[in-house]
Amino acid sequence: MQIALTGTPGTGKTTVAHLLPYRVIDINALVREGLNFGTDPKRGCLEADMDGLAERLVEMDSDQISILEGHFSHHFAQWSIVLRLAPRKLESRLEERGYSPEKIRENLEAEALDVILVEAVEYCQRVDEIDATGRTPQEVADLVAKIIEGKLVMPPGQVDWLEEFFG
Ligand SMILES: Nc1ncnc2c1ncn2[C@@H]1O[C@H](COP(=O)(O)OP(=O)(O)OP(=O)(O)O)[C@@H](O)[C@H]1O
Repeated sequence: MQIALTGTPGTGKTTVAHLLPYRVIDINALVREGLNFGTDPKRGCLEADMDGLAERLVEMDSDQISILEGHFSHHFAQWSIVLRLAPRKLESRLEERGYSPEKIRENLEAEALDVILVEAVEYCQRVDEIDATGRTPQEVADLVAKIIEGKLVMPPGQVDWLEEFFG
């Protein structure tokens, strides 16, 4: 069984995934290792081979729980857990990474407008949403673990960044 841990870049997916007692499948690593069509000239990043990824993930699936980690992992799972982060926090994390102002703006807008959450709701049968703002990675991982163990449900609709971002 594969469960997606998704969210806008910088929300903490990689950090949290590796605190969980499950196998982690890094979708971006699969793309870098060959499941791509080369660099997209407009975006300057690798264009993922979505069909190839879907096939590879079916091959990798088993009865054991695996976490699909990456900002488009929700395309490949029936169940997604979406990490959210207040845009002001996300901005400082992306600045620390040295992202360009355009790339920061694009990601902040996507977070403010719930882009990944909305996609996850569209693609997946079940979606949980965790606001990671003000929580340590371990606190977020504990919530993810409780959700996966069936002890907690965190339905979408808990955050609204519109006022903070556009207000
Ligand atoms: N809950 C948290 N509190 C404070 N810092 C955090 C938290 N979660 C992650 N970070 C830090 O934020 C940065 C981004 O985290 P991480 O790389 O896990 O994000 P990501 O969502 O996997 O990003 P990407 O999609 O680009 O891989 C890292 O420096 C990490 O240490």
